[in-house]
Amino acid sequence: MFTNKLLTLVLVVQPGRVLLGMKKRWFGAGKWNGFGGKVQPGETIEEAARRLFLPENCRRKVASQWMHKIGNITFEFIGETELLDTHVFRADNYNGEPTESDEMRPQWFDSDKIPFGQMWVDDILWFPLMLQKKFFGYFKFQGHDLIIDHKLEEVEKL
Ligand SMILES: NNC(=O)c1cnc2ccc(F)cc2c1N
Repeated sequence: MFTNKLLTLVLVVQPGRVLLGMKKRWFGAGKWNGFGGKVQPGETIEEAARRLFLPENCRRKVASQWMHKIGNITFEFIGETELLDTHVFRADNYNGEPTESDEMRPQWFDSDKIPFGQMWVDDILWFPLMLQKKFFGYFKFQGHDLIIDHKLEEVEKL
C-alpha cells in the first residue's frame, strides 16, 4: 500500500546554461538539484513551485505563467511506502540573481557541462527530454544511487 507525497522541482534552462543548487543538508545533500520541495495543504502545485523557488519579495512581481510544467516523475524507494510524486517545471524567464540559502547554493552551469556525476542518477536520463518535450517518468531506487527499474515516456500533454 503506497501513499503519495506531492513535490515540486523547478529548473531554469536558458540558452547555453542551466541553474542548479547544491543541496547543503537533509535529503539529497551533496547533490546538485533543481529547486523545490513539498506541497503544503491548501496550496496548488503551481503555488508551491513558486513559493519554493522565488524569494518572498518577488513572488507577486512575476506573472503566474512565468513557469510551465514539463514533467511528472514518480520516485519509489525500495522498502519505503511513500511515493514521491514530483511535478517538474521550467522557469526559463527567470532573470533574478540566485542567492545562497541555508539549504541551497545556486550555480549556473554551461549546458554542456552539467555535473551529472554529482546529481541524482536519474537526471542524465530525463534532462535531454526536458529541453524539447514533456514527459512522464517513474524511477525505482535501491538506496539513493541505484536505479533498479524505470520508465520514461515523452508526451504531448501532461
Ligand atoms: N535535478 N534533479 C533533482 O532535483 C532530483 C532528481 N532525482 C531525484 C530522485 C529522488 C528524489 F527523492 C529527489 C530527486 C531530485 N530532487
